[in-house]
Amino acid sequence: MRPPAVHQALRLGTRGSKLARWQADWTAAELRELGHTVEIVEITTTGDANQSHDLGAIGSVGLFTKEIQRALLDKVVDLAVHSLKDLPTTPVEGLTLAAIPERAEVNDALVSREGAPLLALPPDSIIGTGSLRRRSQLLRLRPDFKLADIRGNVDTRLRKLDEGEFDAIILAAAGLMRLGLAQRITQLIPPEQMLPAPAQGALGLECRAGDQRVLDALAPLNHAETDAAATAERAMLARVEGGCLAAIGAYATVVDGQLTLNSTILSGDGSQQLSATATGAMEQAQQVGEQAGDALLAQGAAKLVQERR
Ligand SMILES: NCc1[nH]cc(CCC(=O)O)c1CC(=O)O
Repeated sequence: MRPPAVHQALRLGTRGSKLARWQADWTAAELRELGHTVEIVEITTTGDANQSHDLGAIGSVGLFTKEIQRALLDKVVDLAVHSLKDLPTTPVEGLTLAAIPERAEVNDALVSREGAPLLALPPDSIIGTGSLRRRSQLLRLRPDFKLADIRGNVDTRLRKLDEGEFDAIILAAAGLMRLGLAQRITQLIPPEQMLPAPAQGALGLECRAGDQRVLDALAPLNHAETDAAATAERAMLARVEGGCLAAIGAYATVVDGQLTLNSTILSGDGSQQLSATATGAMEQAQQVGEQAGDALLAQGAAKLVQERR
């Protein structure tokens, strides 16, 4: 049975990139299926306006999410769809994460020009990635790799690969799959070789705290297992205060209500790596994440985060 249609449109804020639009369209379709009227509002973020700049130089925390959160607070939109891995863990007064839908593919994907998987790439291959997390883990696996920075949206990155600028690039598999580019994936990199970013592949649906109409509309889109996994991964990140610039990986899974979180933090050159695993009931996701974070801190994680500042 469908609830009665909500006549006042839910205004959904999103970035304008193809991937963001896909995620917004997916969320809008889910809400319309539930009988809601949805209007999509595109918002330009600092991150989108600065594609050519080195994100490290302008500081990248919240670069893709701040303006959308501002629009929520200003009541320009009623809900926001974020890639959850881009959403800072620091809570924003007046806003709340209302739902985390079921996660898509969590792993990173290797796209190589000649079709070789990661460990079979020729010596000294040039790998394109702008992410410290990917760089550090790659160097640990293959110290011979030459790492090169790469910027721009998914299409731009694939074009640069095809033009021969790199031998391979690494992207979140979820992004490629959502854009209908799954056939470009050479290899899904197993988490044993590369732990994904906290909340990679998951969406975060945010609204104003206490906006009951929107909270009620979004509640059915929450996926309990994904919520628990992403909550644990993000709690670990918050605990070590890594932000999105540190080389931090995390991946939690839920089996029969039991949550298992694997987490890691590396030095920039991959020469040092700390790892921690924590488990608990999925209802204890926050504590499981904090426990893993504390275990990393006890091993000296703060020093590795500091190194990046
Ligand atoms: N930081 C950019 C970003 N934010 C979300 C995704 C992909 C989708 C996802 O991980 O949810 C990407 C691209 C990438 O890392 O390759």
